[in-house]
Amino acid sequence: MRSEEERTMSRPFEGVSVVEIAGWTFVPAAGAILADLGADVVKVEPPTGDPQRLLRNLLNQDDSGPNPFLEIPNHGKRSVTLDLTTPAGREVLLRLVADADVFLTSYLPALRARLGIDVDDLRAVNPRLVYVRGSGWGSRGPMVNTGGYDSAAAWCSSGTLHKLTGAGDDEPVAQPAAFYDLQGSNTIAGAVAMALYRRERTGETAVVDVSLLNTGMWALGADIAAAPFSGEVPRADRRAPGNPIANYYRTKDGRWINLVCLQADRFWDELCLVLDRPELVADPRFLDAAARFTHNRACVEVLDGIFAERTLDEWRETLAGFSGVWAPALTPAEVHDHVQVRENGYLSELTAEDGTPFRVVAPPYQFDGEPARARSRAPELGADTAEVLRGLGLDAATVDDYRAQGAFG
Ligand SMILES: CC(C)(COP(=O)(O)OP(=O)(O)OC[C@H]1O[C@@H](n2cnc3c(N)ncnc32)[C@H](O)[C@@H]1OP(=O)(O)O)[C@@H](O)C(=O)NCCC(=O)NCCSC(=O)C(=O)O
Repeated sequence: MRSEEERTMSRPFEGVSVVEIAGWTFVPAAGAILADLGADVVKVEPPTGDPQRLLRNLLNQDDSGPNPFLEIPNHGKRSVTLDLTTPAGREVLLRLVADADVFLTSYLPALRARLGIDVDDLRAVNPRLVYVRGSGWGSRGPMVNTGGYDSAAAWCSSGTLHKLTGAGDDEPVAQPAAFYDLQGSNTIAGAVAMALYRRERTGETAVVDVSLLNTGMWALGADIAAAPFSGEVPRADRRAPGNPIANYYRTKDGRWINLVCLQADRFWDELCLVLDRPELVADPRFLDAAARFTHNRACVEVLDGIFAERTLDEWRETLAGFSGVWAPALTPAEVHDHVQVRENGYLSELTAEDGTPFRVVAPPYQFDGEPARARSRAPELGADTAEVLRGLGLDAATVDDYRAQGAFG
């Protein structure tokens, strides 16, 4: 086991300095990934704070304890407040950016122009800056200044919601909180690594654009590519012709199990024996994958009956030695206790201000066998303003002067 110091040295973004002017989840969560992987991330917030700070009650939580919706995108950073509508605030920002490697923003072009934080404004003080813009709808076209949240720009506009809900009488499926924001943040983090790698090799820096629309489309890419050929596909019916052992079955206690035996002929006989239904092996309707495809409805109904006989815990025991792949549909709360989550360090432990321990998900990559760990909880609004300014070499008198000019709001 390596020492804490050696581990710190090996984090891939160690020594990389990031300035973030971004709100909500999508772009800030990219900053959190970079911080977990070693970067120094300074979050520049308006004096009123990132609006995400006010979002707590989705969980019906009161105002105490950790705020997971703030922590996921903001842990591990330092916070500085700057009023960028004042010349003094902008001047401090330019000092910050002059030393940075990467700039992350979720602000749209009109606002970036108004606040003077566009590519050219910042490149004027730092030509090597990697400039990353997150948007709802892309960096070109009539919607460049249209606001976008992940439900509208990614979940709905990528076809995902329609794919899950269909066009009938069903109500929309509830979208997991910030689902595509978090996918997109991961994309941004990867793009930052690519941009820095290019800069390192060639000296050329980059402007990186990542949109929520493209992020959602990438995730739904197989369906989107197939759509011109398959036409309007109704919501998946698990009884329609298909492979019955790549399907979902409900247990006696109302839980769902996913069987995913894609090479069906390899697993069918074994499954019948594990399920204690040897007579199914010789059933002429189910003899091979082709027969089961045709008789999928009958086969699903037989398996529905079998899975309904036992609880999930009983199925865990029964299927323990089965060589095909299967998994229960876990609740998000159960994910905390998954043995692989624990063993692989996929959750980072933090402590809220009131002492409550809580966990945030680690970025989905590990280097040299070490999980990336969150280093600190999300900063209080502006908590690090003085420290960051000292780091820029500003003396107390200069800081007071900036304060008097309204730089910090
Ligand atoms: C999210 C947005 C729709 C939010 O747009 P807006 O409502 O216009 O809010 P903004 O944050 O852009 O700006 C609000 C106001 O704050 C002011 N403002 C902001 N920062 C500063 C600073 N530092 N100093 C002074 N003033 C500031 C700004 O001038 C505006 O003033 P006034 O004009 O005077 O009010 C858009 O930023 C967007 O589409 N971004 C790209 C995609 C994205 O990141 N979407 C969120 C995904 S997260 C998500 O979906 C989720 O978490 O859920």
